[in-house]
Amino acid sequence: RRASALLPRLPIVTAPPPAGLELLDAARPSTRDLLAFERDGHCAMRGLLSPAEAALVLAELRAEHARRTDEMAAKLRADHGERFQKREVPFEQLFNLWTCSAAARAVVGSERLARTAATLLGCERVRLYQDTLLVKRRGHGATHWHSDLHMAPLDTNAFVTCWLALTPVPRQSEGGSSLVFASGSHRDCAHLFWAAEPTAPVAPGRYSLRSHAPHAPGDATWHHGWILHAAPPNGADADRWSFAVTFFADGARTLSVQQRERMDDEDSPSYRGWLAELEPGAPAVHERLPLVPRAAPRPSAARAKRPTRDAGAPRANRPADGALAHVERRAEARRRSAGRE
Ligand SMILES: O=C(O)CCC(=O)C(=O)O
Ligand SMILES: [Fe+2]
Repeated sequence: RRASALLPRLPIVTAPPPAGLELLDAARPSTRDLLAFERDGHCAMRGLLSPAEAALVLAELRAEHARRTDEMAAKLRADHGERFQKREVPFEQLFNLWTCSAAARAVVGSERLARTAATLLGCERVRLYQDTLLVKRRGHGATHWHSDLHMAPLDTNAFVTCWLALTPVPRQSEGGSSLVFASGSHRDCAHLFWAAEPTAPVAPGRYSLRSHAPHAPGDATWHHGWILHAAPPNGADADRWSFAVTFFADGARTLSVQQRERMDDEDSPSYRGWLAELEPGAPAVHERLPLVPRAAPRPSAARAKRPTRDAGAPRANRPADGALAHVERRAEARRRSAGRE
């Protein structure tokens, strides 16, 4: 269903964040974001990365992608045969670039993303589950309906993905291929419990289908691990580059061997390395599932004094600093527009 590519297991990079990608502040989801995430299973955060930050990430990931073109093509051909030539696949995909790219590592371990993930999940601390570079070329096919937790070997509900647009994504009516969410499906226990095929194409009328397009580079959507989502074929006149980063609340256990028989193993290239090194059912604790945000020296004494029990809580009273001014402005605009409704 989803194209995937195997990333060879390399030593994890330890380089500090490249200049311009420090991403030191959490994005502080508004009450409206928190409520939308809880009720609908998804929310949008425009400008989570500034245009300059998004451009830096895109340049680094393009370089990483170029280094792995042959490897990825071989995997796509193996999975999809001739359909690969005809661009009938959903996308080209690389997993866990954070292990080899300092830029990817800067993003996945950042306060900006990881602290926001903890806030959305309502937990103290998150671990990184995976990152994914998704290149949906012009003419690539649909991303079919699925829910991410069906493809993850973790026994948890606290699992969230930040999907970052790195290139502009037009509205669907203009051929754009943003994610489409079946609102509320993440807490549709009746569907999960009764449906013979819980990830089969969504029954008409059961959910309201929602996209947050158009997106500018740096815009993000966040979606819950159980939510059903898909994306239409890329009918726009440019390739769509996006970077998806997934977190889970620290404390989850891995699935037992019996439970794993019921999961979809399509994403196994992402997790089989660390999973093989843990006992089935053991806590999901591994160097490839690091606690994030990464420990970083605080740039000022004021930050150093921030009590740790506040970790994960929205910090509505923190002043904006220069690097984050655009996030502040957009958060303020969101709060104002929420107040008008
Ligand atoms: O980008 C896409 O088309 C699919 C991404 C996705 O399913 C995800 O990030 O969970
Ligand atoms: Fe997904």
